Amino acid sequence: MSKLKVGLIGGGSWGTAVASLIAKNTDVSLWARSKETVTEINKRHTNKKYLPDAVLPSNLVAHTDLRAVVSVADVLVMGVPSNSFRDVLKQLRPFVRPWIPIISLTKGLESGTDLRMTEVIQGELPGHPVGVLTGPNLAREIMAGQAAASVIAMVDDIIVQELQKIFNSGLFRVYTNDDVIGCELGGVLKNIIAIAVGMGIGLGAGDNTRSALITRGLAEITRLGVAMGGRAETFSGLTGMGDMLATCISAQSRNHHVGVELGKGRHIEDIINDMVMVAEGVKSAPTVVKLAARYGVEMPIAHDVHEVIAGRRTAEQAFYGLLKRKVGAEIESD
Ligand SMILES: NC(=O)C1=CN([C@@H]2O[C@H](COP(=O)(O)OP(=O)(O)OC[C@H]3O[C@@H](n4cnc5c(N)ncnc54)[C@H](OP(=O)(O)O)[C@@H]3O)[C@@H](O)[C@H]2O)C=CC1
Ligand SMILES: O=C(CO)COP(=O)(O)O
Repeated sequence: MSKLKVGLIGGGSWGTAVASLIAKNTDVSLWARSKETVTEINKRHTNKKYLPDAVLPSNLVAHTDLRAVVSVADVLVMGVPSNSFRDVLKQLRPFVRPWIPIISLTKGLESGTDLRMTEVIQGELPGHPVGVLTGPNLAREIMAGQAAASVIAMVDDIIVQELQKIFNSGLFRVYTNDDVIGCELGGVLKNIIAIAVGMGIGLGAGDNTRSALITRGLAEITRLGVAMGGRAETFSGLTGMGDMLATCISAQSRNHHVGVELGKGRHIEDIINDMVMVAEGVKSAPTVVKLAARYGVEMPIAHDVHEVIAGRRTAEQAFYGLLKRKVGAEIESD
């Protein structure tokens, strides 16, 4: 057992799943804003709203009091969605101990500033080592005891090895990577491609089409990721291609689900209103299109997903529009 005390911020599906994984290795306290969630975790060891079939470890303790979790934490893990990330950081900032590492689980960008979550952390809590835990990790599957692999990405190679030990356990294999930008962007950008693949499925497209979208999608997210400072090889790894595959093929993925429903012709507001959980790709699509323009990178799939979400095109129009694009060389030369 590690001696580090971990504070996990966020009681949704992934925050609860990661807290359950950490509980195998060390002390972890989870903060959730909902009193019902906290009571249910502590008394019944379940979180039915987000993980209906899971039994949580009995040593996982939850609180509604942010100070109680943050003020004793040696490591903070942030598991709230991107649209509340900065707000929650501001709330917890007065209680954070100096220099402790802060790890993001969040796969979104801040709208307005276009920042990655590790950049938001660095802005609100300068001086703290930051990192991300990311990879092909569908929460419900992990809670069902299925094996999975993930990546902890940090610049500091000593701290990352200590933190690897608190996340890694028998069936959850955690690798390290020092390419924070590439790993973080892989987790964000694949969501939009998963919406596109879902749209294809909703429209009745076949497996060849799905494969083409995933592969061309990987090419375009790699182009943007590299332009923003990530390494190309990171996008061929767990946090790039790995997460793309899980999210694009799994019916458990919320982004994939949004795409399927858009493909069936439903309106984005109706789809989101029917969902309990977050689909980060919907919120980050406009930011990604903006970043693609800023960095001069072509992202036709992301562009069309954004058009459909914004209600300017139907999924069918977008899909057939992609097929009419001029075909060029598969691999671009520099
Ligand atoms: N689920 C998964 O399989 C994976 C998710 N992720 C990423 O993890 C992040 C979190 O997603 P996930 O756990 O799935 O989301 P969920 O939709 O399952 O849960 C969201 C959680 O965030 C809480 N929350 C929302 N707004 C606030 C706020 N303003 N203050 C405090 N708490 C808030 C919700 O609380 P309340 O219940 O009170 O509304 C809820 O506990 C996302 O960026 C997602 O992309 C990454 C890997 C896997
Ligand atoms: O990031 C995920 C799997 O790695 C979860 O994807 P969704 O948010 O689409 O469910």
